[in-house]
Amino acid sequence: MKNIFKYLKGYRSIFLMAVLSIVIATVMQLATPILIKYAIDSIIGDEPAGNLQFLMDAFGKNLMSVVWMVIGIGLIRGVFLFLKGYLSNYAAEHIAENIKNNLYRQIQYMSYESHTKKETGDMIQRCTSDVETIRKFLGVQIVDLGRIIFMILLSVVIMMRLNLKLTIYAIALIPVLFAFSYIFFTKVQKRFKKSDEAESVLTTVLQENLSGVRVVRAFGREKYEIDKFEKVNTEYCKVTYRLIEVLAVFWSSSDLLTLIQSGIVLVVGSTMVISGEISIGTMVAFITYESMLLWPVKQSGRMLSELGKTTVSITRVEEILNEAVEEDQPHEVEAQVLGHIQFENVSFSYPDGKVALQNISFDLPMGQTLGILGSTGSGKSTLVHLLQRLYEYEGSIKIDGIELKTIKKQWIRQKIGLILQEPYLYAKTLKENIGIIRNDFKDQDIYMAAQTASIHENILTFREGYETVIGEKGVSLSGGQKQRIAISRTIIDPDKRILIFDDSLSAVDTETDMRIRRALNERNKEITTMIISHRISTLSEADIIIVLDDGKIIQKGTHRQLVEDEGLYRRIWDLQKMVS
Ligand SMILES: Nc1ncnc2c1ncn2[C@@H]1O[C@H](COP(=O)(O)OP(=O)(O)OP(=O)(O)O)[C@@H](O)[C@H]1O
Repeated sequence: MKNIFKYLKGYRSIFLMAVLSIVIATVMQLATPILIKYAIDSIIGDEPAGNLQFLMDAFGKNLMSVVWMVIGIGLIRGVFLFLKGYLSNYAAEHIAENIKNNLYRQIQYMSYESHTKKETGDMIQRCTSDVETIRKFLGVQIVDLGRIIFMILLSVVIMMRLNLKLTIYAIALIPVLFAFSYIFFTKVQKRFKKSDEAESVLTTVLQENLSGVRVVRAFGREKYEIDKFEKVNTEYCKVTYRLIEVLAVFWSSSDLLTLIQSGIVLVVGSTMVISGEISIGTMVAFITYESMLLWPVKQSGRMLSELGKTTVSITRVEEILNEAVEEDQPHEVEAQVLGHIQFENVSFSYPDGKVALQNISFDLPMGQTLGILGSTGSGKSTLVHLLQRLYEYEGSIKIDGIELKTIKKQWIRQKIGLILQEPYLYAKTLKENIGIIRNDFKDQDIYMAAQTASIHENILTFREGYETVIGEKGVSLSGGQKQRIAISRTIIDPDKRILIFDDSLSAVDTETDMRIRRALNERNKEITTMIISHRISTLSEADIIIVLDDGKIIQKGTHRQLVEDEGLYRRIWDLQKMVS
């Protein structure tokens, strides 16, 4: 509950006005049975008007005056109900907007390690349906809480003033109903959590299937995917059904209890009317108040269950909001980056204990190229991740003599252009994709970058040229074309002092690969480059080449030196020569 109130910050006065509106609307609702009692007992009958004598003095025994008053009260109630709905929903919408913005901001700055542990579907679920649950609770339920408390208190006070004995009978089962609601609340919370979790698994399966549609088709995995989806869907259905079962038991049992409670008032009230203890008007007013009282008591159960659901959603949202973010430390600086990279005895293990790099040392002067060769899982990508400060390392990495740990993360990443083997492209035009990092690139900049990446001529062959919209993740482009668009969008940025090709030339043919590397070299000789590749021809012109095996450097040198050594490099070279 404390957490929920935290979210009201900034909108408390609006919520207060909404609560005030609902209180006025409730007072209007509670006034109606008194008027009806007055009409039955004092206008139709001859009982004294009591507190309502002023109405008798003003309008006499006029039934129509009561009708107009009831209509007037109804109208005022309607206006305040509208105000309540408008105000609370206005505040709830804005609160939900703020939560979503905060979540999105948090996701942007969350550490890379946290990202790798999360499932996309679950994250989407937390940012959408969980926020929606919170919004609904704030927009509808929270103000109703004020209404429920006020309605119960006021109707009991009025009933007590009408007749104390009948009031005791009228509230006899209320504690049972409350207790029942409380037990239900504790039971339902776990089931809501299970249902929420099952829904997020379902979203993840769907999201993975849609993202991996190519793989599914290529491996003929449709049947497997359908079975997988059906399994999680059945599980979701099962846990939701269990939730519905509890809900159904609650609603029908609480209906039974309220029916018994109304029956008690009816039987005891009628006996009291017959014995002349109360008037018919009092009896009618009691029945009306009883129904007004039972509704909020029953609602309190629903309120509690919604509160349970909202608490789960808030916990899920807060789990993301409380994740560690990458923050600049006071000792970190925006150092000048020219591109001289030095690794000295760098070692790194992943949080799960997997040793990925051991004692890596090399010196790469500004403007030179480092080639990295190594088998799958030998630590090539990890090395690049360390340079981008995605993880903390042991040993020393220096950029232009400054320890990498003392350079701001955002800053160093701006200076490093990383091109991945399977780049993510946006469902936008080719031009927008190439110029995605800034809005102020001129057409000429975009064409030049595309020319360097050897994709310009290709783009011109498309019917819409640079305006061609590519499908989600660039489905309509070939692997090599996607890689070259990714190269263009990285090299267009004049701020990049270091370029890293993480196997990102793998899908282009050897000739184009060479053309791209030559064009890059001509474009800017001062850029330091790191090329990860399994193809020796891609690495052969590098100034230094390192060969990684199981996280260690096993060979280092130029192409010329390495082909003369008996070693892994030479063996791969011989193999690739034979194949080509
Ligand atoms: N997030 C992670 N958590 C734990 N272990 C990881 C993680 N990422 C990679 N690894 C492990 O670290 C080792 C090095 O991985 P890395 O991705 O650097 O290899 P690689 O040489 O780039 O391989 P490839 O050529 O297949 O891309 C591998 O054994 C891999 O399983």
